[in-house]
Amino acid sequence: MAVAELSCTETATCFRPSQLSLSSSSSSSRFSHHFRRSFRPLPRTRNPTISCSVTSDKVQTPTSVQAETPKGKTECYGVFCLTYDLKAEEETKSWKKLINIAVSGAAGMISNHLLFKIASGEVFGPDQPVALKLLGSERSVQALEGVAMELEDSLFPLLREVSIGTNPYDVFQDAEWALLIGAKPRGPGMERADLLDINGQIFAEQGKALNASASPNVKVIVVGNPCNTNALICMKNAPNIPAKNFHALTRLDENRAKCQLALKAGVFYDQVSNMTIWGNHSTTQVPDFLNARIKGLPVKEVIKDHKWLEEEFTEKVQKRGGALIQKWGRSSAASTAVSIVDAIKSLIIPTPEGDWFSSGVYTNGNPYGIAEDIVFSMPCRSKGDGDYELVKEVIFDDYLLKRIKKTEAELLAEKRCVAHLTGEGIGFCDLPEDTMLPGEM
Ligand SMILES: NC(=O)C1=CN([C@@H]2O[C@H](COP(=O)(O)OP(=O)(O)OC[C@H]3O[C@@H](n4cnc5c(N)ncnc54)[C@H](OP(=O)(O)O)[C@@H]3O)[C@@H](O)[C@H]2O)C=CC1
Ligand SMILES: O=C([O-])CC(=O)C(=O)O
Repeated sequence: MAVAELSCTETATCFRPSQLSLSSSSSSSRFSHHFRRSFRPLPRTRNPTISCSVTSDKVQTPTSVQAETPKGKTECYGVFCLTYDLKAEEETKSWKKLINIAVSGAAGMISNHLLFKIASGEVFGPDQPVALKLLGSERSVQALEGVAMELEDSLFPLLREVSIGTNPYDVFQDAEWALLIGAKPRGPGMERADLLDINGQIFAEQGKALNASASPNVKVIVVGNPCNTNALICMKNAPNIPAKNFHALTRLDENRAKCQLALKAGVFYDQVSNMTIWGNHSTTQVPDFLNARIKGLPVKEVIKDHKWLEEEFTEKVQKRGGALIQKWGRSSAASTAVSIVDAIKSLIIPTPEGDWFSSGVYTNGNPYGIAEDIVFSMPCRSKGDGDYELVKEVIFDDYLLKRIKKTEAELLAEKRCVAHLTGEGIGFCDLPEDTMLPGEM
């Protein structure tokens, strides 16, 4: 990559054309794509005036550089509001079409890890330009600006647009991925029914907004807890988006389960495959050691201590979130972000032959006899086209079925509790006593 020397005035953040160079393209077309960065909507008192000079014979200066005209609340800021028309007629063939990724709770801890992974190209690939659409609230609007500033300062070549906002109808416009992370944490003394209601309202509104504004085939990953029921609420409020496109994140649970099995078996964790988490992202979730494999063998053939599998292993995975909170003083953020990346990649990269991954998906004609019309974590496989199919070749025993029944009952109770948010009557909460998030202990 050519190195350009930059000199800038104080009021402008300089854009480095060298950041856009493509290793495979000729020097004449290196910077020849139209490139727009926008960062909305905080009003600024002054317009950025651009005064950057690029001194390198290897690097072309942009053919035109314009600051976006301020327009009310969508006035832009910093490097993301510049428009570069880099010899548009020579548009390079190497870049894929820009994709729009909306993230809620964007100023929260999980997002603080996730956004930088997405912007770096680690998630969607090194030739996939991305636009980040960050949803916050009045609480977080300053913090969101801070996030965007850090994104600016990271000089990610693939990050073409960053916009921030507090209205989901605006932020979700044309989103092809919606990563719904923001949710109120359960505070001391708060009933789970209250949490379901407060967060359910957030996800009902966001479902409506996705329905109205997002790309019709948007893929939605719900992270904010209680994520299964939030995903159900979101889906029910977005009737124009295929129900199959909604996921509740249980990939972190899958990763935790793989780690514990690897530890017990004394193998590296890439040797653990076919790991299903069944049910709810809660302490009733079922990490399935009956179908999982270690070095291609059934787990029970490798780990002979079946009592450990049924008791210690299962409980350790179910309560890993809480154990982590006790150490950290806050819930897992970095590993959650990693698991969101894994969840996305599982949908855009074909699943390795014979393997599968877990995701909380809508039970609409499932082959396992699980109650219909809930969001339940199940084993999935993808061709890498963003879609998935359920895995049929799984076996059940009494232990597994009994555990699945328990987590199913919990999800059915959560569903009754939020009937007012799914358009199915009046909510009635009869949640099982021990219903807890992984982080609650
Ligand atoms: N499924 C999974 O595997 C996991 C899920 N989680 C869940 O992910 C969610 C986000 O976690 P994390 O990023 O660590 O949390 P943070 O507390 O760091 O951020 C959460 C964000 O949620 C937003 N929010 C929305 N509504 C409210 C509200 N009423 N009160 C307070 N904040 C609100 C806030 O953003 P703003 O003000 O901008 O709206 C806040 O920035 C939580 O629900 C957590 O339980 C966590 C780990 C694993
Ligand atoms: O309970 C929480 O907020 C944290 C959580 O989901 C987890 O760590 O799995």
